[in-house]
Amino acid sequence: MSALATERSVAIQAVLQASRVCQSVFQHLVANETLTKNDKSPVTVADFSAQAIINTYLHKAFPNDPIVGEEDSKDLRGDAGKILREKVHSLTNGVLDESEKLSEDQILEAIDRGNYAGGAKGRHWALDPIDGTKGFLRGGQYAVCLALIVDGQVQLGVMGTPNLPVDPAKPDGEKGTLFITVRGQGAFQRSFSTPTETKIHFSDIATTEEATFCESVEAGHSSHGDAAEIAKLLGISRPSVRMDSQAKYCSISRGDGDIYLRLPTSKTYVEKIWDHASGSLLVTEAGGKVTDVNGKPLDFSIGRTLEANKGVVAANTKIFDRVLESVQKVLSSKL
Ligand SMILES: Nc1ncnc2c1ncn2[C@@H]1O[C@H](COP(=O)(O)OS(=O)(=O)O)[C@@H](OP(=O)(O)O)[C@H]1O
Ligand SMILES: [Mg+2]
Ligand SMILES: [Mg+2]
Ligand SMILES: [Mg+2]
Repeated sequence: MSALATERSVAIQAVLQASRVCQSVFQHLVANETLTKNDKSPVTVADFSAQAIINTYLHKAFPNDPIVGEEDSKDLRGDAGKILREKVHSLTNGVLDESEKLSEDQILEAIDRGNYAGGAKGRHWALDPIDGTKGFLRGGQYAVCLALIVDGQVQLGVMGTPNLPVDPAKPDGEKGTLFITVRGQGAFQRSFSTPTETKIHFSDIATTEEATFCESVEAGHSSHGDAAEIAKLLGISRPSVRMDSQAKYCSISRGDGDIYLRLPTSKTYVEKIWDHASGSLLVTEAGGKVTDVNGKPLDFSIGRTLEANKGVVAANTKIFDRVLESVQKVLSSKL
């Protein structure tokens, strides 16, 4: 059996079920079901349901594995959280089999199992139950992202992208793509509906002039102005593909675009490990390269954040050095 085979299959089942609950919540979603966290990012019923489901699957299969999850159950507790709690409860159970159904208390407990501090020793999971909450709310791209980190290094990543076409050449065809990677074993995709996996890899362009940027929709998450200057230096004339979420890592890994930049928009924002763990391994296993804007490898060993890093640069290996050089030229001119 290949390394991490059990972890791989449990992660696939967990991410698929969580992706299904997201799709179900979207269908039932009414605008006033969203609430605002103090970081102003919208958190939905789907965030909580997806985290409850994945943490339950992980706990059942690997009871000793700690989890670094984005959400906690604070907003679901007490009288203030009653309405939201009931919605999470019914929607979560709506996708689980009869034998898997959870009580309200079990849901809260499962969500809070994501409170681990992370670190450099042993193994833990990193979970973003929905990445791209804004994309989710506008019916755009979002991703359910799960990674296994061992001794500070990402070893496995599974990402569910319910709104990403299975075949990029058929944008109106079947949607719902799962991306799977294990260190040293390559990068794969499959549809939600069929288990057959296909190997994916970066496009084989050799010059930056042929490249396409895959960019954030939110200018507040990555500077669009800096990206435009970098594109000019690289001789890129093709329009950027704009999409929310870690689906950007998935897209470049299968050659839909070539470069993903996360250019710091503030001096104080620190990236979270769950926003980059699975995506960064997918990129390297698909033949790409990832560092921060200073050319340093992303360091997942510190805790819940990427405190030692600033921004992200991900690209096809052949053009990576030129991309990084241009990123640094543009950013250093701003200092
Ligand atoms: N200021 C700032 N800078 C950089 N990143 C930030 C910032 N604020 C939030 N976040 C994180 O961005 C995650 C969503 O990233 P996206 O790439 O989907 O953003 S975008 O909507 O496409 O612009 C989003 O993840 P989710 O909360 O899981 O959606 C946040 O963790
Ligand atoms: Mg968030
Ligand atoms: Mg996120
Ligand atoms: Mg999230």
